[in-house]
Amino acid sequence: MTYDIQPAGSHFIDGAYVEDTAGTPIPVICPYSEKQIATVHAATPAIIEQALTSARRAQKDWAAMTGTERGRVLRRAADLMRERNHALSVLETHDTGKPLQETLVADATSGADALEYFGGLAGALTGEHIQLGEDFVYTRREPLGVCVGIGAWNYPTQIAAWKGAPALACGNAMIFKPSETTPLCALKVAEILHEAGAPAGIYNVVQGMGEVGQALITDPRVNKVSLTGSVPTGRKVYAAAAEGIRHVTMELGGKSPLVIFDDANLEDAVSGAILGNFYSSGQVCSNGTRVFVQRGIKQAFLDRLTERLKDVKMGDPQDESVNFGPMVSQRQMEIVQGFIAKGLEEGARLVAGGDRVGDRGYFLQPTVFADVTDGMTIAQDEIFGPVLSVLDFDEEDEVLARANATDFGLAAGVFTQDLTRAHRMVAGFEAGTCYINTYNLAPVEAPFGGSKLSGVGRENSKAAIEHYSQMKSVYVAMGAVEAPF
Ligand SMILES: NC(=O)C1=CN([C@@H]2O[C@H](COP(=O)(O)OP(=O)(O)OC[C@H]3O[C@@H](n4cnc5c(N)ncnc54)[C@H](O)[C@@H]3O)[C@@H](O)[C@H]2O)C=CC1
Repeated sequence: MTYDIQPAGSHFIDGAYVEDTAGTPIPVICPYSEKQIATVHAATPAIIEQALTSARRAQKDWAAMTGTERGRVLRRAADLMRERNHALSVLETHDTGKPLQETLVADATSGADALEYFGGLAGALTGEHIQLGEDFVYTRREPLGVCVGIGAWNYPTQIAAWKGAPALACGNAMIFKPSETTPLCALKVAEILHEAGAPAGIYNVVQGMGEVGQALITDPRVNKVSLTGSVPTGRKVYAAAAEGIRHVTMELGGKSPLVIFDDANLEDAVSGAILGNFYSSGQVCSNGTRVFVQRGIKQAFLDRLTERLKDVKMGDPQDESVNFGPMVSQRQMEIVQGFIAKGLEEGARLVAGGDRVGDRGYFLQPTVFADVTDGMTIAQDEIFGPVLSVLDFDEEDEVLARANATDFGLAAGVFTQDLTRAHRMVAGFEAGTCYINTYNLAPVEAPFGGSKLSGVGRENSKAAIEHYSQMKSVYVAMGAVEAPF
């Protein structure tokens, strides 16, 4: 099967596509052709109201089903997603510009993993029994209610599923607002869930910019918000959620360290640096963009890295042999070009790349800077593009302190053959996800999330259940009630 690029309606509400052309038009631009390939409209107040009303209504019945019944729907949706992986990947490649080679293995498949995993857990969600002499307490694990998910543009299918799967497993309804830059794929996730048997209204998708997100998260009928986005947006969304004391999960940005000791397997370390900087053209939140290389292997590392960059193949991202796509948008390309200029201006040594490629498609060369120092802008700010900075170091204590000298705390990695040093390093890293001798894997079975400014809460794994459900304690007295008078 193939999907039409232009969706049947901008929004998916109450089990069907809906449209309201009174909303601001949002052009969908293909990052390769730079052509407009579809148009959706931002949700109007009437659309937002429809989404909230239907989610609220649907949630009660969904929560009343058994976990096994809910899980069956999610697992069916996982199967449909895998069957349609190719069509979903083609669509996501149109939307994001990421090479089909990547979207085929890392987007809908990862979304399907989440649906399958949480589908399996749904029937196993329980409270506990606490005996207190003859009396006892039992706890009920209950859903939060209506959850709002707000997505970034780099993994639109995956994010829509990663938020939807645990929310639905716990008996919540979800209203998902994709990024206005990549609005297409979440609609397919909604369609698939509906086809798999999710009741109308349990997973709605509405389009729009920040205002639509704000309108959703400030509505008193909303109980939780989960955002994947930048730190500045996280601050606004967290503050708005605080007004109503709503539950939050914040998956925000990063500036993660990747530390390579001179005893590391060089080839693996270079592979880790490539995965942590150039996959998805560098548009990955957990990227290890500050690559600390111990002085003894610095030159060998740079030589091998630049050698391997010769295998980069840019071109039409729908061509499966292409392994490096354009940036998601002209704006993102210009932001990254600004950082490259800043790196040069502040004295970093350009070892590879640095330029735009061609005049069609938002392609930037994979870029490597050496001799980067801690204070440089490219070593401090999240770039969200294919820019790798190599920083030199000598000692373990020194590099750990420098690795942690950032307000972010999403991820961190270490390459070394010394087992005890690897574990010492990860114990010392101030980050939510750490890697030893690899980088950037995010299996659904493992918690994923940040510390410090990179966020609160965890996605995936059993940990996500705590963020989409709440415990009710029930005290049961077996004897007479004692009172002072
Ligand atoms: N920690 C994680 O899991 C991930 C984090 N990210 C982070 O996301 C950022 C890149 O994505 P962008 O889409 O550019 O982020 P962004 O912060 O500009 O937008 C994220 C989403 O928030 C919405 N939004 C913006 N203002 C809002 C407001 N006031 N109220 C409610 N919603 C609002 C946007 O419409 C969009 O859907 C990077 O900083 C990256 O590190 C990206 C992927 C994964």
